[in-house]
Amino acid sequence: MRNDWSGQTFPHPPGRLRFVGDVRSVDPSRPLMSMLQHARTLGEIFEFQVFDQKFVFVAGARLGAELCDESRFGKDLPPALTSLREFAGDGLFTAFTEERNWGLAHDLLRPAFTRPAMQSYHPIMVETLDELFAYWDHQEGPVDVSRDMTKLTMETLSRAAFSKDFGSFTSTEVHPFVPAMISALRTAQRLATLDTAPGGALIKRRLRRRNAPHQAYVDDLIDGVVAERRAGPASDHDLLGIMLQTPHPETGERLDDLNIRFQILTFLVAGHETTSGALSFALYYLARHPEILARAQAETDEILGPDPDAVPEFEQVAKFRYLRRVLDEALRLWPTAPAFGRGPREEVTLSSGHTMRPGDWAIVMLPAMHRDPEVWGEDAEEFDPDRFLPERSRARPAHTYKPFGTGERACIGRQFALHESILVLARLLHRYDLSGDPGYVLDVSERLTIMPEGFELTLTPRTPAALTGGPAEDDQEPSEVPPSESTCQAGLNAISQTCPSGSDT
Ligand code: HEM
Repeated sequence: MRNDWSGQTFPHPPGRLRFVGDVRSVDPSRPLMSMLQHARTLGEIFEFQVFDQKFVFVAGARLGAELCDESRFGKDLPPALTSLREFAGDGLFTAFTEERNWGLAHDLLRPAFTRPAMQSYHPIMVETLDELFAYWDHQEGPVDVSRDMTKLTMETLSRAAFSKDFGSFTSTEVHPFVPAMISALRTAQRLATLDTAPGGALIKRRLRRRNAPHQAYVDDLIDGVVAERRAGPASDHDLLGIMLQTPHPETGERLDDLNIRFQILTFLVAGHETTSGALSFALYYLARHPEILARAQAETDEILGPDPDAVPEFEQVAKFRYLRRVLDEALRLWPTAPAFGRGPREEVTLSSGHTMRPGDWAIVMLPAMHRDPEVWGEDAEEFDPDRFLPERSRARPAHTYKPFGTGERACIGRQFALHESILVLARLLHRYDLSGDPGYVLDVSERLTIMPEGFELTLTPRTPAALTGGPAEDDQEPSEVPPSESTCQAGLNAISQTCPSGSDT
């Protein structure tokens, strides 16, 4: 048995079979939903067996917080991430912490997420969003929210990070890179499920063969972008430039070309669907809750004034405090990177009484942890942005809100995602009135990330006369800490040298 936990057992779904284990207890197209369902009855820690692979899931907030203690635990790569290495190699997300390239890339790329770097991405975010608005303004009927948010975040990221324009809103054709990347990524994910299945090796070979042209296209395109930049004048204005030009400040080492390709793929994969899912869930809840939408719109009107086309300055983005709470709450209920793996540095005994030894790993299930009534109350399933009012955030136990992961392997792109998301929500709500289909029932699609599927909105341009006067009085608290139990209390606008990514968010 892999991930044996020295033979210790945990509650598991009913109906386990001798050879296949618990495979019948999971919907293969909705594994996360199946696990969330099981978490309700199986408790804070449970297991799931697929052939000879054991998965241990942590669903309780108290135990999840324990696994976030960096002094005793670190990131571990469960099978889904290990097989993603076929696609993204030792890029930041899929590297083992002890691998040379993780430390090197982490140190080299941190400057790409400091406040000055974020200031340089702001106009790119604005410009790409203008293109989306122009595209919408020429469209008839409702828009497919997840589809368009995904195009937007992919386009923004590729422009900001690699100065590459895929023409998502200006061309009628989909750039072939996008389907090729998705196919290569899906293949890597499917490989993960075949590790222990009988006949898995054969199916894996077939999948790899079928995916080879897609993978080759993606690799060639990126290698071409890198070669072009190497041949041109030196510049460290974006992430790619930093990777090409900057030696490590202490050791003088640089990333090699293969690793640069892996980092580019990593940033595209880790950075765009996560953000578009967050935006889509936030818009879903706004459309569902007219009173919350009204408050959010009042805030945008107060900050941006009477012109529906107004664009916030970089510094203004941090002022949308209510919108930030809306986003935080959407990421509580639906953390779009919904799980991460943790393993102990040395043998430990968990508060559940189980012993965990180096080599054992558990998967922290964020949507379950973020809905644990012990921390979030009996109304944990309700959407209530005011849970993230500063005093309420401060009153919660540490390490119980982790949409961006934890410790040294926490999300390096967190500030990029937050800045982009707030900017998009602010401009979108200021410019349009939203209405959703009241008959729509939330359907969450599961890939590496999660997002609403089939969710449409009708957008009606707002006129200056329709803009409201300003937020309600209770919104005007003087300052707000970041909602998580971050050790960095500087807020969204203090992206920065003082708040390094990888801090305990
Ligand atoms: C709402 C949006 C986002 C969410 C919810 C999110 C979530 C996460 C989480 C949970 C992790 C930790 C995974 C683990 O421990 O296995 C992570 C890591 C990472 N994220 Fe994000 N992310 C988002 C946006 C972004 C963006 C915009 C970028 C790039 C610009 C990015 C790049 C990365 C990278 C490179 C890592 C790996 C860091 C390391 O291990 O050193 N993410 N993210």
